[in-house]
Amino acid sequence: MNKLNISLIGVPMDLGQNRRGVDMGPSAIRYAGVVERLEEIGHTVTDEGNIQIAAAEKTASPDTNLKNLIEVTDASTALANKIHDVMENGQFPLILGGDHSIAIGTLAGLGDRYDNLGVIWYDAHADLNTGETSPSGNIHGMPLAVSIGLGHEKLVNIRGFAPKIKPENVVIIGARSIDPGERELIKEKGIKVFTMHDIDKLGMTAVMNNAMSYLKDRNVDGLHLSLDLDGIDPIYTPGVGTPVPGGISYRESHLAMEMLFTSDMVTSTEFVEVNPILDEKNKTADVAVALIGSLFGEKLL
Ligand SMILES: NC(=[NH2+])NCCC[C@H](N)C(=O)O
Ligand SMILES: [Mn+2]
Ligand SMILES: [Mn+2]
Repeated sequence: MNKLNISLIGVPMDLGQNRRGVDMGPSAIRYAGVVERLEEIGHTVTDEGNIQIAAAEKTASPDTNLKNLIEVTDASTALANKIHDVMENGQFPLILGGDHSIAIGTLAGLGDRYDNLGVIWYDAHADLNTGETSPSGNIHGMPLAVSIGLGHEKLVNIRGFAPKIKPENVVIIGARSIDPGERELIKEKGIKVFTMHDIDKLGMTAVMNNAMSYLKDRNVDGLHLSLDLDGIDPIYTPGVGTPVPGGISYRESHLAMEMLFTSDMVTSTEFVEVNPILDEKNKTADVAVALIGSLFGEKLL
C-alpha cells in the first residue's frame, strides 16, 4: 500500500438493529481524528460526507420479519452507488458505520468492480442469518448471508446482480456468538472461520497468516476488511450494541491490522457498530481510529 487517495464515506445507519445511537458512529470516529491520523501517515483523504438515512419505518412490511427493510434497502443502494463512483475515480473506499447492515451496500458497490473479491469479516458474530434463521429480525445480523445471495430478494438484488461475493472467499475472524442457522450455513457453504478458540490455540500471527494464504490460494483480486468493533473484547470497545465477552484483544487487533498492511492485499475497508451513547468517553471510536492507523501503515519506529 503506497500513499493512497482515500474516500471517507459516513453511513449513519441505525435501522439494522434496535439500539439508538449507532447512527452517531461516523461523527464519533471523525471526532476521534481519523482524517488527521491518515494524513499524518501521508495519505490524501477526501471526506465525502454521509449517506442519507431515512427515519425508521412507521409500520412494518407485512410480508417479512425484517425490520426497516425498505429503508435499509434504499440506504444500501445509495451507499453501493457512491462506492461504485469513488472506485471509478481510483479512490480507496473507507466506510464508517453505522450498524453492520451497511456492509450489504458496501459489498454491492464493490462486487461489480471485482471478479473474485476476498472478504475478511472481523466480528464476534457471523452475520449469516436470513429472515428464516434470525432470532431478532435485525438486518445487521444478515449482511454476509445477503452478500453470498441468501435472504430477502430486495437486499440480495441491490444494483441488479447477485451474489456479490463467493462464500469460499470469506474468512470470519473472532467469532464467538453463532446462531444455530448460521452454524449450519457455515458447514453447508464451507465458510472459513477462525473462532476465538482458534485465536487462543494458534495465536493471532498464525491465524492471520492462514487467513491471508487461504485468500491468496483463492486468487482473490481484491480484499475487503469489514471490521465490527464488537469483534474486539468489550473491555476495550464497550460502545457497541451487541457486546460479547471473551473477544480479540487490543494488541492482537493491532497486530492483525499491521499484518494486513504488510500484506498489501486490502483494497477497501469499513469500520462499523461504534455507538457513542453506549461508549465511555469515545473509547470505542478511539480504538477504531488507532486500528485504522495500523491498517494504513502507521509504525511504532
Ligand atoms: N453486526 C452485528 N453486531 N450483528 C449481531 C447479530 C446478532 C444476532 N446473531 C442476530 O442476528 O440478531
Ligand atoms: Mn458483531
Ligand atoms: Mn457484525
